Amino acid sequence: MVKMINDTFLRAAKGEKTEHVPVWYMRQAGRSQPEYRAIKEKYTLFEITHQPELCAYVTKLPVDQYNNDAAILYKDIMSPLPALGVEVEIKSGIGPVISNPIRSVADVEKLGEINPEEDVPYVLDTIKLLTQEQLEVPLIGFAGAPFTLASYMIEGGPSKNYNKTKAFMHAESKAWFALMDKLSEMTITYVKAQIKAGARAIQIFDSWVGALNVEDYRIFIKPTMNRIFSALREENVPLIMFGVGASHLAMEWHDLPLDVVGLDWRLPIKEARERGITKAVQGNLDPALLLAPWEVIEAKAKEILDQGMERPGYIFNLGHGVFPDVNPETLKRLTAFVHEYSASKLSK
Ligand SMILES: Cc1c2[nH]c(c1CCC(=O)O)Cc1[nH]c(c(CCC(=O)O)c1C)Cc1[nH]c(c(CCC(=O)O)c1C)Cc1[nH]c(c(C)c1CCC(=O)O)C2
Repeated sequence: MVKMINDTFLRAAKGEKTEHVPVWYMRQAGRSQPEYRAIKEKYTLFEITHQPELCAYVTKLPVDQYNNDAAILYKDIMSPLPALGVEVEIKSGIGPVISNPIRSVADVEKLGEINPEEDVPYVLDTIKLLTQEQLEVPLIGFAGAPFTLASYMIEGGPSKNYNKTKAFMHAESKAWFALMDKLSEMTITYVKAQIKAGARAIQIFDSWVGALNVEDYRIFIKPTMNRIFSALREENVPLIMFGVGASHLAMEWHDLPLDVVGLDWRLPIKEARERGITKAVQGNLDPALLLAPWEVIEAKAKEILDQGMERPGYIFNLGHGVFPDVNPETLKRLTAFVHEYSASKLSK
């Protein structure tokens, strides 16, 4: 039995009318809350995610404190990679570092497969705990997209320009497509298990794919994304796409069998729709503005809401994740503002 009361987010994701604009924030869990910071003093990210009770608490905290319309599972896009034999460590102040990077076809062939029940039972247990007992809003499951995962696997860690990744993609295209095959298989299996456990929507983070031009996206990425979304579509849950600095790819995403186009702060929602986006949209307050005075935040949020609400199928979010130094009170106030302002406009 899946317990849930507030389905505003799910209806907006399907393009339906809602009484208020639903809101959640990328990286809402595990950033600025003092309760989370105290936990993080004791445990690493992976240690938290391996403890379902604790991980569920961290996931639910922002929903309780901010009154958001959806929860996103606390874990990383790197979480499924150890199952494939990728040796990943999250280094403080750096990010994910991989000690056995992909350099050849042979490295790709060595990658294993994921069996979610065996490899990441704690992820499924956390989802069950949240969705069967604790949450009154939908839980968003997620995965990193193959390009973004491959960028870490090839570079060996975070990168500015993705030079090695792009060179590998062009010079070793057979190995590249073999890697995309493995990562898309993994993504489909992993995401389906999250849905089976109770996730009610899925966001695919292709955070760094904006580094590619449109032609390369069409050749090297789009067929893989098409395969993933086509397979996930059978599950009948809303599918959301997101990437940073990827406005030039927005129409490519729109072509894919998905429900919601996530926008960062670079492209106004009005312009995205003028380009031909008719699907639901999610976004797109610049997360940096959360460090500005409230008057600045409110004015910008209003402007974004006015554009978003011009059509049904709109979800308020940031253009990327919450920064660690944002005051939780600001997020609480922003959620209340989005709810109140949108409810007053939509009831007219
Ligand atoms: C860049 C990076 C990654 N992973 C990590 C980094 C560097 C540090 C950082 O940014 O916090 C490591 C990481 N990831 C996460 C943590 C714990 C929380 C924290 O201290 O920030 C840590 C230390 C949670 C997470 N990491 C992620 C989530 C889920 C997404 C969400 O909550 O919206 C969480 C809880 C997802 C993630 N993880 C990564 C990407 C590209 C994404 C997609 C979203 C994005 O573009 O920011 C890779």
